[in-house]
Amino acid sequence: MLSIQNLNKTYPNGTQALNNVNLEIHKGMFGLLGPNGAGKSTLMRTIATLQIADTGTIDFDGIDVFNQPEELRKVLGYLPQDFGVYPKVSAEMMLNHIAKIKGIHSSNDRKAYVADLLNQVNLYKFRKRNLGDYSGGMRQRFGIAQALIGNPKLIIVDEPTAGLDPLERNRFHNLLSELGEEAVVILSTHIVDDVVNLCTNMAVFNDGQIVVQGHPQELSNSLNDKIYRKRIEKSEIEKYQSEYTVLSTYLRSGNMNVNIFSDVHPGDGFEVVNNNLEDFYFYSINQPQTV
Ligand SMILES: Nc1ncnc2c1ncn2[C@@H]1O[C@H](COP(=O)(O)OP(=O)(O)OP(=O)(O)O)[C@@H](O)[C@H]1O
Repeated sequence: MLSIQNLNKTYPNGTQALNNVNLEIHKGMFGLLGPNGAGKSTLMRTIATLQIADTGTIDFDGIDVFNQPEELRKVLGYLPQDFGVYPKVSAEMMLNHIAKIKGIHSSNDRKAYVADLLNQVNLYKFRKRNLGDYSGGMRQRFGIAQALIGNPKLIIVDEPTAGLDPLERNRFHNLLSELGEEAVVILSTHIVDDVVNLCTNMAVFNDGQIVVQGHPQELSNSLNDKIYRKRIEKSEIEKYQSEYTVLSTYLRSGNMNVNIFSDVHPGDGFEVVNNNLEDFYFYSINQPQTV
C-alpha cells in the first residue's frame, strides 16, 4: 500500500503545488484526475523520488520514500508525462541496455526478458525499428515496457494517453489494467473517460489538494438527480450561466448543450443526466467548463 501523509510543496516562485495531501492507495488502478496545473505531475514526481516535498511523508509497503529513495526505485516503474528517446536506437537495444543497468547480467536471460516485454506491449515485430520512427502510441507502449523492467510493485503513469488514437489508447488501457492486477498503478490524467474505463478508485485533485476520493461509480452516482441537460442556442450560453450553476457547455451533433447542477428539477425543458463522472468532476473542481 502507498500511504501519503501531510505532503506540502511550494516552488521557489511561491506556487504551492501540493497543499497538505493525504492519500492511501491499494493494489489496483487508481486514477488521479485534475485539470492542468493542479499539481498532479508534482505529486507523481515526488512519489517517484525525483523531487522531495517540503513536509510530509510517503510510505510504500514499509519503505520510507524520502529516506530510502534507492529502495523505492527498486520497486518503481515510472512513465513520465514527457520522456525523450534516442531516435537512432531500436526498442530492443534500448530495453536491453536498461535491463542491464537494472541488474539482469546474463545476456541470454536479458534477451528472453526483453523479448517477453516486447510481446507484452505488442511491439515485438517492431523491435528492430528505431525509436525515432515509432508512432505516438508505440512510443507510449515502449515507455511502459521500460517502466516494467524489474517487475515493479508501484507503477506511475503520468497523462499517458494524450495524443493517442482510439485504437492505440484501447491497447494501452488493456495493458494498464493487466498491470493493475499485480501492482499499485497510479494513473494521472485529465481525461475522465480513462478513469471511468480503468480505475477502481480515484481522487480528484485541484489547486494542490485532494478534493474528493472514492469509487468512480459511487462518486458519479452521488450526484444522481442533481445534474440536468438541455439543448440551447449558442447565443443563450451567458443567459444560462447567469441563471443556473452551469457545469459544462458542449456541442453534440453540432447542437449546443448545457449541463447544470440543481438540487431540484429546474423544469424549463431540462432533462436529468445520471451516472456521469465528467459532470461530477466539473462539479468537484467547481469550474464551469466548455468541452
Ligand atoms: N519547477 C517548477 N517551478 C515553479 N513552478 C512549478 C514548477 N513545476 C510546476 N510548477 C507549477 O506548479 C503547479 C502544478 O504543476 P504540475 O505540473 O504539478 O501540475 P499538473 O497537474 O501536472 O499539470 P499538467 O496537467 O498541466 O501537467 C503549476 O502552477 C505549475 O506552473
